[in-house]
Amino acid sequence: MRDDKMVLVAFGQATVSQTQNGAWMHPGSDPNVLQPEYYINLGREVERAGFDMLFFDDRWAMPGTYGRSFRDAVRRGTRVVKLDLLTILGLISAHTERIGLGATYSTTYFHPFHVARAFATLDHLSKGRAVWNIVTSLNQDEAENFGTPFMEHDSRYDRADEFLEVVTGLWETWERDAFRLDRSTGVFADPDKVHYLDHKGAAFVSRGPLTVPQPPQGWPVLLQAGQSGRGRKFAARWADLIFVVAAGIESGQKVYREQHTAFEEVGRTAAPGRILPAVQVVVGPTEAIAREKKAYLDSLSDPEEALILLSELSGLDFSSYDLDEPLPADIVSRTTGSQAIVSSIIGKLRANYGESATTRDLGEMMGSQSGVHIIGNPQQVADELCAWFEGRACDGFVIQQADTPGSFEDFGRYVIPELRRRGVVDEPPTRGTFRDRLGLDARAGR
Ligand SMILES: Cc1cc2nc3c(=O)[nH]c(=O)nc-3n(C[C@H](O)[C@H](O)[C@H](O)COP(=O)(O)O)c2cc1C
Repeated sequence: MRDDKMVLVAFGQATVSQTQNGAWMHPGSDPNVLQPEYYINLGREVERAGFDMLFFDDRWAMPGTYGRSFRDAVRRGTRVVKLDLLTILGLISAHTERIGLGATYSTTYFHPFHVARAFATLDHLSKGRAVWNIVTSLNQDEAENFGTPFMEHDSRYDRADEFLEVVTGLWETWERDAFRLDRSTGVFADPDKVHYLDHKGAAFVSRGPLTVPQPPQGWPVLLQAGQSGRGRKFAARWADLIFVVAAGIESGQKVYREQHTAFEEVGRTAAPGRILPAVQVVVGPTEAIAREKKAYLDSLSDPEEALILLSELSGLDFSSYDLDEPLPADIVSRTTGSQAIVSSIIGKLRANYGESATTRDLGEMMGSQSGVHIIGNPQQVADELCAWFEGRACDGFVIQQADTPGSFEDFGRYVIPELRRRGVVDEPPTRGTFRDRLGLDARAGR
């Protein structure tokens, strides 16, 4: 039995779930997605359920690759509304006390000074609970919204490395004890402990100092989900938490070993980042009820919507392939977006539907069983999660939402008590910053 504990992250989207297509039509989904109460309630539910963290993903464009138009996506609500995450997390932080608060920001389209300041602010206002999901952004539509050419994959990561040097450097332009607010001496802050950064690099120039004192966590917690070789190398250098996709326990173990090799290569062996595969859980008091719930969720899903999402992720227009013809054999290498994720999806498709699987098969599979789905009663779900954890296929999980907040409520009601009983999850600690509570490496140097 391991002596560390599972990290549990609730994977949200602002506004509705696109990890389970059509879930916004489910009666367990709160329809008030443009109201503050929706997010306040979601944050409170996730905290009450016993998760360690609430995370929101993001993209900066509507899906427009499928049929080269946004119309199908808008009609179905396929990732077309994405509210600004730091505004939402500011709101949630005022109504929660313990959970980590994760937002996705891009190193390709933003400036490091802006990102350093935004997350330092959230870290202060949340008393040390800010988490940044670092993405390099993967599609053409986003580039068009920012008016820049779509950068090649590895050069996006080179830029991201420099971006992180600037952001973390800016967080340290204020030494930990520089901010005094000492009325007796009239010293607001110690000028000897505030510094220029003077960064001049290939992609960025930033003088500093930051206009926010050092965040309570030193560096807010860094999260990354790179799946390519270059992505794993980047994650090894920077990430405290790493999201991965793995089709099953064996592929999870392989990804886990590869990421640990990458940690060894950069010398981060004492407190390496924690590795968290994304899974969807449908749980009920009995297996039959859980299966009924899953069947109902699947009935809301539309195979074409899955193809819209996959077009966005891959950069390939799946509307241009005949629905009943086999997919091209070289479909993975045609991908301009995330090759690693598309390769895992196509691998699963061919394993289930054979080598001549069609576009229609792909849509159907993606609509109901993309990624890892764990369905069952509380004991069955806990058995599966523990097998991954004890088998060193992961250090915890990113639990993807379906109906919201219904699926997080179910996880808190049925699964977390069972995981506590088995000793792999503790009663949530309340003291210290989020970084301290997860036992993550202290990263700030001064
Ligand atoms: C659980 C999970 C969440 C992710 N969230 C986002 C996101 O919010 N925005 C985004 O642009 N990419 C997101 N990604 C994609 C990754 O950032 C990354 O681009 C992708 O995994 C491909 O990795 P690679 O660029 O190393 O090939 C996510 C990936 C995973 C596995």
